[in-house]
Amino acid sequence: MNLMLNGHRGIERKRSSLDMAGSAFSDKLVIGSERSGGGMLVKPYVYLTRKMPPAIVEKLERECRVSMWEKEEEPVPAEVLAREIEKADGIYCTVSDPIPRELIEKAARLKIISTMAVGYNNIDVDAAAEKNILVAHTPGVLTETTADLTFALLMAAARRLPEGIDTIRNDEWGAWVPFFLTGQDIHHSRLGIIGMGRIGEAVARRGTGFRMDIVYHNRSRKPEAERDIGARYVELDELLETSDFVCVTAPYTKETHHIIDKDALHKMKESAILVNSSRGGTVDEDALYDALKHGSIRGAGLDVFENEPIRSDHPLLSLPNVTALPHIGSASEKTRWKMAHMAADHLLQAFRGEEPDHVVVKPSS
Ligand SMILES: NC(=O)C1=CN([C@@H]2O[C@H](COP(=O)(O)OP(=O)(O)OC[C@H]3O[C@@H](n4cnc5c(N)ncnc54)[C@H](OP(=O)(O)O)[C@@H]3O)[C@@H](O)[C@H]2O)C=CC1
Ligand SMILES: O=CC(=O)O
Repeated sequence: MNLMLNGHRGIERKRSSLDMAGSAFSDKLVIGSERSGGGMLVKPYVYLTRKMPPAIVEKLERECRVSMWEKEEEPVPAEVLAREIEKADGIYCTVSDPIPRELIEKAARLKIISTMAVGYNNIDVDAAAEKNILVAHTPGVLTETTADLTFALLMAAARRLPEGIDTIRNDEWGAWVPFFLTGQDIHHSRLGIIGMGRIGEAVARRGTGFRMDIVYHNRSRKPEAERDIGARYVELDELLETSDFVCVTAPYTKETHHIIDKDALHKMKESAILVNSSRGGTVDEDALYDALKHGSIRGAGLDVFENEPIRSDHPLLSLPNVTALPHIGSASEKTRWKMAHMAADHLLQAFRGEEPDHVVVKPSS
């Protein structure tokens, strides 16, 4: 770590070259190194909420002072993050770091929160905007990887892979039984996507390879998806009532909170499988437990949960028809590196006075 430079870099209000080009980012805070009282050039201070590999830390250290939460086995405690947010110019965080209004209000000089994720529901973006703090995220680079995992979950739940694996591990594989571990066909079935965005579309594209009939529900229609994938827009009720696989790939918002609730589950076919790779909060887990337990739907493939990490005594894990994963949608090595670099680049761009490539909230003044 570069701890040789002390003092703090400040904020300059000036027009950048981007402004000259008429960018929407004009007349925004431009952050750069400043001289301390002693005339020494002082770098911006960045706090990383996770232990990141040397390549990422070194990249940041070329232009910033960096410190990070070093304990890999536990997330940064809220009180540590609160202390750091008070003095940091930039925060590098992940999906599982809650950054609520109370924390953001403590920030004295914070200019950017850069999350190594596309979803940013853990960050109070309104509070950040009010304080002129940028929020940047990592869309696109994880789309195909997350779609792969979502489809893997769909297939595993449909064809009961966890039960098959357990059967062998538990030495329970006996005589060939005609209807042993029979699951649901994927090919030529109907896939209903709730949230036909980047990931939803990539999942749907995989479905076309299995000759699935694709329907989707968004707040607005996606003509490109309809044209390119042959997806058909339907109202939510029709999607729920007719799909063999209901796949949630919408972001977690006030509107999508428990979009899959008791009523929604009741509308689904008894043979249907729910796949959730968005955020746990989109599904009412108590209602899902009841629906799975009493056979009102057939199964569920879940990469995300309302309170992560879940423990082995979580009620859903007691059900054989649940395929559960520990939020690993984007977890391929290549993709995680791309996300890690992108999140670091966003910080550096902001400190150089450039607009970060993927900003969630642009400062209003
Ligand atoms: N499991 C994992 O590891 C990962 C999970 N994710 C999750 O996936 C989410 C989606 O990512 P991504 O595809 O890149 O995001 P996008 O913004 O590209 O897509 C989200 C889609 O959801 C739609 N949507 C928003 N609100 C609603 C609503 N109320 N009802 C129906 N549809 C809605 C949007 O369309 P419209 O505005 O027209 O409604 C949009 O098309 C992320 O927010 C994140 O939570 C992402 C990566 C990895
Ligand atoms: O859950 C992961 C994300 O990138 O969002």
